[in-house]
Amino acid sequence: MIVLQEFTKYFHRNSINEVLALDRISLELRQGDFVTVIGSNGAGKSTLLNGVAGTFFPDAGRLMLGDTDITRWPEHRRAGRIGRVFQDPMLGTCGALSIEQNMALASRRGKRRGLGMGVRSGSRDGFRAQLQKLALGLEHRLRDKVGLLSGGQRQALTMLMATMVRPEILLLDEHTAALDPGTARQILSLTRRIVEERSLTTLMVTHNMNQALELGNRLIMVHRGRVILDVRDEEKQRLTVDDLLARFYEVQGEAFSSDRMLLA
Ligand SMILES: Nc1ncnc2c1ncn2[C@@H]1O[C@H](COP(=O)(O)OP(=O)(O)OP(=O)(O)O)[C@@H](O)[C@H]1O
Repeated sequence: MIVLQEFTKYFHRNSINEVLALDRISLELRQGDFVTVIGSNGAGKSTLLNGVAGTFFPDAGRLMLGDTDITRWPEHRRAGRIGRVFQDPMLGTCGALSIEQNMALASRRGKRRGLGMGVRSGSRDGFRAQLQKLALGLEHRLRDKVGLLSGGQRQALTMLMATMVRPEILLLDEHTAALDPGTARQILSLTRRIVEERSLTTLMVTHNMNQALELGNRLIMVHRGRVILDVRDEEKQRLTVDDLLARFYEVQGEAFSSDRMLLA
């Protein structure tokens, strides 16, 4: 279980450029919750994921992972417990290393010892078996440099690597947005399979409302650093893209009128 309590983040605090990116967010993710996160540009979605990953410490509030308060844990200390996939396929893997070296590093994520990139022959069979499940032929290319792979292949490998050490939470930040539609669909079905098979607690940011409705058991909408919609299970299944668009327009209208009031 992961719990955010009144989690708050400002950028450029006490300056003319101050932004309240997360405004006292309280959110409780149950074990196995697969939450899709939507919201307009600048709503605070990536900041939410960065806050959980530990890219920064919040200005106020707490973050609990199970029974542990990790609010002040630096990013590297959380790494063994959190998996992350970014929009850019280049970010999750090292292009200069081979597929098996990347996987060896991922399999040791969060462990203190043995950070070398040597690959034990025993591990190699396991890597091959995992790659086979991707059905991309990568199991025959263990020694190829990852830099030679396509964006989609690289993102599939990143998904695998982010979940090799079972993460207590998986963070997916628009991880299919840079891919062509066909490849994006493949990565999404891989995502669904990995998350469901292993019952991973997941936060997935997407701008694609169909994706947000199709995947996961729960959906949240973020607006101006706050969660303004939080639906799960049957209620989520009943939602349509039109419902979501209506909610978007409603809050944007509200934002617009409050801006006008401020400017008046
Ligand atoms: N490092 C930073 N320094 C200053 N301001 C930042 C920083 N990161 C984010 N912000 C601001 O915080 C707010 C939330 O940004 P965030 O990137 O979380 O939005 P988002 O919902 O992910 O948007 P998008 O869909 O456009 O990626 C925005 O106003 C943004 O400009």
